[in-house]
Amino acid sequence: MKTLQVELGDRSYPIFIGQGLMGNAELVKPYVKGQQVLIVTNTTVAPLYLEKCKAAFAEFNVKSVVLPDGENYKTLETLNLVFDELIGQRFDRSCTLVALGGGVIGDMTGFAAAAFQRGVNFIQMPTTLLSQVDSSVGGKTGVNHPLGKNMIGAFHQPECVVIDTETLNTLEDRQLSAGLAEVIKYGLIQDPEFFEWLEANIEKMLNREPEALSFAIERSCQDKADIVAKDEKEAGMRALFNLGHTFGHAIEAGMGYGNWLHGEGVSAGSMQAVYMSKLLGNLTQEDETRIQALFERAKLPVLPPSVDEMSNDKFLDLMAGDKKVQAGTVRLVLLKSIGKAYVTGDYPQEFLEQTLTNWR
Ligand SMILES: NC(=O)c1ccc[n+]([C@@H]2O[C@H](COP(=O)([O-])OP(=O)(O)OC[C@H]3O[C@@H](n4cnc5c(N)ncnc54)[C@H](O)[C@@H]3O)[C@@H](O)[C@H]2O)c1
Ligand SMILES: O=C(O)C(=O)C[C@@H](O)[C@H](O)[C@H](O)COP(=O)(O)O
Ligand SMILES: [Zn+2]
Repeated sequence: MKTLQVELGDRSYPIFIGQGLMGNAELVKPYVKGQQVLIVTNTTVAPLYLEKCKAAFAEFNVKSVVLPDGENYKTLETLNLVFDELIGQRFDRSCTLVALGGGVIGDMTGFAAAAFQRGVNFIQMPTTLLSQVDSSVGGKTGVNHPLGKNMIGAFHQPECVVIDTETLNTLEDRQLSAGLAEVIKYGLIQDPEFFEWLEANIEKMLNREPEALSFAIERSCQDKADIVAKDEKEAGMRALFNLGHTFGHAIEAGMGYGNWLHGEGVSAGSMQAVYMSKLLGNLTQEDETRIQALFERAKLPVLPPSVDEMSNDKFLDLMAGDKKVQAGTVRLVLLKSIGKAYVTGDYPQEFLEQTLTNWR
């Protein structure tokens, strides 16, 4: 088992990474406050892992709630099912929630924990590659609104993150690829060495070779933890994790939540950011080809929906609601080079329009 630490003063927490960690009662015990534990999961993950997860909390009063599965259920309405359980079963302020599932379950459980009685503890047990490399770390929690992704939420850090890499054995190939989009993102924004490692090892990851997956999960979590420690609430550099997301979130909302996976939106959206970075003279054609090749090898889409499926006006309208917008300016994460990203609202509008028109 490998242990990393997210350094946030008295709210610092460990990330445990290893095979078969899910049922480990001794590992999680120190992070359970009080006696009441509510495991939040969904209809896909429950039959696979709920009993195993429950076993780790057997010495507590453990209950569970099973939500419908899917990005289209990441809503305030679904969140009420968690509050119904917490309030109906008389959970008190000293309870602990456990998020057992992918990023949707993690984001919703974290938000429920942030809001229930103005804040209770929670533990992240991520079971998808995407949630293991990204969403379980850093404390961004929330739900979607029809007009925008993650529009309603809170920063609320977990007590610990338990990454059982064995859970990846049951994950569908398309979901594994979606997770790779966020992995590649770390290489692009801040870690050129990792980008090169991915170029050499991406097929090993698709083949689920345990050493390759473990290395990439550890490196991703470390890269994320480093920036979160410096900028917990996205006052500055944390926004770099949004590479491809202003475009990608527009794709997810515009095409109907769940039709494009989050990671697929990030992949196509990152290529839109790459194209625009090339228009600005930051990246060369060779860089663009190299980045595109890696996303394609990871079996991810590199082009956004066609103009017929999603017009430029629809893109621009959805992008105008992005959380990074300042005084009406859509700020984008762009690349200076492979491994170096920056946030800017200072670009010619026609470059954005050319990107939306030409990179299709
Ligand atoms: N909070 C953050 O920092 C952050 C970061 C990145 C993404 N996100 C959010 O995360 C969400 C995407 O997360 P995701 O990609 O994990 O999607 P997801 O949670 O929808 O999970 C993908 C699918 O895999 C299933 N699944 C989960 N674990 C499984 C397993 N071990 N075996 C088989 N099936 C399994 C799920 O039930 C679901 O059908 C989006 O809502 C995105 O906005 C949040
Ligand atoms: O942790 C962060 O910060 C991120 O931006 C990680 C992203 O991968 C993630 O999709 C996040 O939810 C997007 O942030 P948002 O603030 O645009 O919703
Ligand atoms: Zn993301």
